[in-house]
Amino acid sequence: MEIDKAIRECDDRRLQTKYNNATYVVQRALALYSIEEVAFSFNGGKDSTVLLHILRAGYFLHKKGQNSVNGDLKDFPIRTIYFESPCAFPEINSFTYDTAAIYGLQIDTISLDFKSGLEALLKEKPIRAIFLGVRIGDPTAVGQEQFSPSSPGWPPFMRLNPILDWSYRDVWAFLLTCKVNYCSLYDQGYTSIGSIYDTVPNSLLCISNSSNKFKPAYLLADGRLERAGRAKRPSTSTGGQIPAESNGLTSQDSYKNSMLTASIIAVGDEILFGNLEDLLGPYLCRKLHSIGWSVLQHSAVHNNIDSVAEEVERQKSKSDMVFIYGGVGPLHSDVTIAGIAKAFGVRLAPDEEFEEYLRHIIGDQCTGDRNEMAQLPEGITELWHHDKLSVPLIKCENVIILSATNVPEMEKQWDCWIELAKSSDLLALLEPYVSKHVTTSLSDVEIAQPLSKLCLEFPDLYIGCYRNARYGSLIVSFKGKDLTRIESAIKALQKKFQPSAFIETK
Ligand SMILES: Cc1cc2nc3c(=O)[nH]c(=O)nc-3n(C[C@H](O)[C@H](O)[C@H](O)COP(=O)(O)O)c2cc1C
Ligand SMILES: Nc1ncnc2c1ncn2[C@@H]1O[C@H](COP(=O)(O)OP(=O)(O)OP(=O)(O)O)[C@@H](O)[C@H]1O
Ligand SMILES: [Mg+2]
Repeated sequence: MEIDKAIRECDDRRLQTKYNNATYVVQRALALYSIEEVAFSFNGGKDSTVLLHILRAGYFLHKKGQNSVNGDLKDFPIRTIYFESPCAFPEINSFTYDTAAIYGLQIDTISLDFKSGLEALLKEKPIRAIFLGVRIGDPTAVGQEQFSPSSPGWPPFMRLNPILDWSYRDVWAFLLTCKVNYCSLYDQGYTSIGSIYDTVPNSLLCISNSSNKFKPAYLLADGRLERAGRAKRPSTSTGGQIPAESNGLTSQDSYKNSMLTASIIAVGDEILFGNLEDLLGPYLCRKLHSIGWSVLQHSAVHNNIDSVAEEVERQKSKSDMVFIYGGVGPLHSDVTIAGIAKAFGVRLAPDEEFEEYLRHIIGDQCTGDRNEMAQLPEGITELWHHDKLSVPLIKCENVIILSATNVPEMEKQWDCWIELAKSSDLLALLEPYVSKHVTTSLSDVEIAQPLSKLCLEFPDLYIGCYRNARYGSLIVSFKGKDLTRIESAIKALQKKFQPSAFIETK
């Protein structure tokens, strides 16, 4: 069997382990269910192409175990289902049918949506379990195991996910090692394929100086960004991300003057004990304002999973983006990542790419098979690599985890984050905030009412007051995105008093 041979003869130990595990799942499934009771959900995507060959190999090994085969298998007896859609790429459609013909797949084409199609199929056929090419990292993989019953509300069947633990790199290592055909779109920069309306080539593979030439999918360095070419479905929060322009939903310009909000969470008992002065929060506030974002809240919580989870849960739905720092590392008190996983209702799972980075840094100190620090929230995590950082930044949906412990480190992480976000069009940089400060000798009582009126006249500005000493002069601050509006507000205030009441404007 050519797949089994290609993997056994290659020198990629990791790929061999993944292959052995995946074909083992197939063999266990074929021992549990009869061949009529299983189906293979095939859609011509890269993951289902891997799965096709894993199933062919697993079936071969299953038969070999029963001593009923010793050579190549001509036909593939597992019923194959394809949900055909007019929104599919023609290349995907033709690859699916061509592949079916080459490998003798008995393909059932279903023209209904997934749920109704499965309901009809299960009524008609004795199917009890369906093989899927779902992988950790797919949004739909959250909470799934290799054997996972279908979700409540779906017809009852077992979802079989032999390649659940495969990374993007594993998929490409397999397809290239086995030299099997895959859909031509992957050679044109597509890295994950949905419908023609929500999928564009991955901009991270764009060849510089050319807006429509892309490198092949297997060259994507960070597999966590394989869905960067898939448009976000419109949701209540944008997550601060700009949907791909070509999807027609929106363009960067429409975001330009809109309001994006951030929250900042500091994790650390030491901050709350007053032993440690938190300089990172104010630094982030300044930086966020400089890109035109509004900071809704800056809070500090104890090093406790529930405290982190509660705060993250609150802030992630309130703000477009949440920045969290402190409590990241191997100590007993480093619970930030676990708290984030809890807030999203997902478990922590080993992340091999992250583990490699950590191994590089801590080397020999890393003992045992599994590095606890390499556990990241499952299915929601992206690693953002930058040449200047020894460890990638971690992004869990709209929560950015910063491992900086002082301002220079934070400065570096912020600069890298901005650079990465800008280059991948994942972050909206808005008009920066501008501000002016007016110093006055007026008392609080004198200025209170006119200022309240001014706030009503200029609802687009933040108008605040502070003083450097209880009995010193009062400073009125004006913050907004339009300098002329600020200047008008200052003039309007000055008109209400004698010119001598104002000491300085800057
Ligand atoms: C055979 C099959 C079984 C599925 N079973 C479930 C299920 O049990 N629960 C569920 O929420 N979605 C189920 N789905 C839907 C998928 O999770 C997912 O929405 C779909 O593959 C679209 O993925 P995409 O957004 O990455 O294109 C199933 C899909 C297929 C093809
Ligand atoms: N239209 C469909 N018909 C049959 N199965 C499908 C269909 N869409 C999705 N699936 C099943 O769900 C799995 C996961 O889909 P997903 O889009 O994440 O992966 P893929 O299409 O194989 O690869 P890619 O991530 O590159 O798009 C597929 O491997 C396949 O088993
Ligand atoms: Mg797909």
